[in-house]
Amino acid sequence: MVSADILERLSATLASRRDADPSVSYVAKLFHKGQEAILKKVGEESLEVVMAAKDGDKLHIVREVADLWFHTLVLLAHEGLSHEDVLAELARREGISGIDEKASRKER
Ligand SMILES: N=c1c2ncn([C@@H]3O[C@H](COP(=O)(O)OP(=O)(O)OP(=O)(O)O)[C@@H](O)[C@H]3O)c2ncn1[C@@H]1O[C@H](COP(=O)(O)O)[C@@H](O)[C@H]1O
Repeated sequence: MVSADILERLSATLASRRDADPSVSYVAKLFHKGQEAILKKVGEESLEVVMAAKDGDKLHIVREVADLWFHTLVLLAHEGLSHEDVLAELARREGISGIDEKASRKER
């Protein structure tokens, strides 16, 4: 299994691109273009995820979701946020389910 450390490393790379040369770095170019350009990519990649899912090719779905995750990470970095803020929000939501997760895990 691939470690979730990739999110840490990618976040560090994204942060390092703030002052990088836009002519040699895709991320630096997006940061340089600004929020509108980043949002446009997030919108495009979302649509590509939908089309891949309809298509049903699993590898295609994974690749398009990776593109979407990547561009949302760029958006978070641009807004001064990171994957950790999202993970904290998901953790906060644990336990809002009507199903008793501990009991259902014991049953399995
Ligand atoms: N994970 C990614 C990643 N995923 C997708 N992309 C780029 O996202 C772009 C958008 O893909 P599209 O399919 O929309 O292709 P496109 O039409 O050429 O895109 P546009 O130029 O029109 O936006 C492509 O150029 C991909 O190369 C990525 N670019 C970079 N990363 C990571 O970011 C790091 C830093 O990248 P640089 O900033 O380029 O050094 C890399 O080491 C990677 O870890």
